[in-house]
Amino acid sequence: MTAHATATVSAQPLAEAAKATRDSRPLRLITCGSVDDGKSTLIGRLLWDTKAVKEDQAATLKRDSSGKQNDLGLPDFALLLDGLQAEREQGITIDVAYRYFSTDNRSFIVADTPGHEQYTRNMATGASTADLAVLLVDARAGLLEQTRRHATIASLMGIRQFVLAVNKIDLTDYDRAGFEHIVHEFKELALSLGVTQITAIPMSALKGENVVYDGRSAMPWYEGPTLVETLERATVRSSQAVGFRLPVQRVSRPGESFRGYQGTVAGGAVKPGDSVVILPSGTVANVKQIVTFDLVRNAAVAGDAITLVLDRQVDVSRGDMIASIDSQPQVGLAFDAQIVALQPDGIQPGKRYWLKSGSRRQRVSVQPVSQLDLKSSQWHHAEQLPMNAIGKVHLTFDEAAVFDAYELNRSTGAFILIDPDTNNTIAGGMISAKRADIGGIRQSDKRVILSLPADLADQLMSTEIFANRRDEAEVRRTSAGRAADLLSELD
Ligand SMILES: Nc1nc2c(ncn2[C@@H]2O[C@H](COP(=O)(O)OP(=O)(O)OP(=O)(O)O)[C@@H](O)[C@H]2O)c(=O)[nH]1
Repeated sequence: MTAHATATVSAQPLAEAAKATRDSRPLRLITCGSVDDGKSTLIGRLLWDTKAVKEDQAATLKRDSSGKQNDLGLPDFALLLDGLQAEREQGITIDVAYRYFSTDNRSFIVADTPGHEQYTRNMATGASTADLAVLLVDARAGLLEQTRRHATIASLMGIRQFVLAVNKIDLTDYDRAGFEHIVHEFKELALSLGVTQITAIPMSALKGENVVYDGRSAMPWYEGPTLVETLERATVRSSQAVGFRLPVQRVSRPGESFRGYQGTVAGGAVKPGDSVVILPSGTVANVKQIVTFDLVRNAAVAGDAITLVLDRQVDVSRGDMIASIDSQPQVGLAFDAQIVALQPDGIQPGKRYWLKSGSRRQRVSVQPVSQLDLKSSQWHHAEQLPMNAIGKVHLTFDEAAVFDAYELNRSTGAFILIDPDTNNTIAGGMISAKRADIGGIRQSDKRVILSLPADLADQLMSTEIFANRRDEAEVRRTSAGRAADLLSELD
């Protein structure tokens, strides 16, 4: 070993290490709303007032907007995003543009997605990584269908913090009653979506009131925070809610004596000595060493790219998940999920696709169950899902799949579906729950086929229940399934 390889990073207590990682991460937000509500102007204003705009861009802005002054004689902040517009017009390769800005207290990444209905999928993409959604509403128009659609998608993608930005308040003469009416309407919608963390702010993006600087002189009746104050206080979604997760990207075997499992920690934290389970096989081991680049580490947390060395020889392959033993993800053959259809063909019922989640890729059949009607926020029965539709589906796998619910871990709970014929990504999805009612059971003619891990299969075959029902059931040894569910089905 080299001197480097033996160096040990000074041990921070695990909780502190995790906190440090969380706090240093920027807040990710998405802006959404209907066309012309002022999204570009707001992002431009945020960049401008937090001095994220470089001098040369500022000069261009002043020059370009001088020809097309608005009646307030202010620069057209939306011009800052012109480059982005051009990229969008070229095609759909750039789906979401990310902008960066910071204050003394925090840094931010804002996902800017187009407002038109046909771009629902882009909005969903932006929302999938966001901690908070800023929903823009034109103070004169109130909540529109597109506003409702965006709020619904953002909540489906797991966003729990919303800022309701009632923009263009200057055009209503800073009318307090109008503002409160919109807030009331939005709270009703939010209630139906299960969203409770809402900050409503009357704002003029154009004049910069209640964005970075307060708008007290124009609206003395509003005593709440500005947009930036709200963003500074918002919480970053952490992937610490569940235990340690390491989707294995590569098995490293540089020499006879060393075998390490490489990947990026997708949740929780790990330290040497921790007990882990390798899924789907269920093999148990202890962590011997954590290595990053050329350092041996005392701990690793979500986001760290590591090589994990275990204390015994075990069978681990690319696509497996190494997880903490006391907080395990779900392993099963059937899951419920919500998906956003991304391609013109939509989702065909019963068609078999490739599902990719982290480094794992496996065969799945997808059965649409219902589709969200974005006008009414109701779910309706559906057997097909057209492009841009948001639907609930049943996923059925040939081999055991390993997931967390998206609500608990956005990385191990998310996936994409790939059409095996075209190799196109046809949907993005989120796992809602494992389907216990199917488990590893299939019906074939009159016989029930149970797919079980080898040890459980043997256990089941030696029981009395099975002896009495041998003609009705067949047991196959696989690495899948859960004994409790299956036994209760058979009982
Ligand atoms: N008076 C006033 N006008 C505003 C305000 N915010 C935006 N505008 C104007 O509203 C118009 C639309 O603003 P944009 O920022 O382009 O709206 P958008 O939502 O980004 O629109 P798309 O890019 O088409 O989705 C522009 O003429 C802006 O100058 C505001 O707070 N007050």
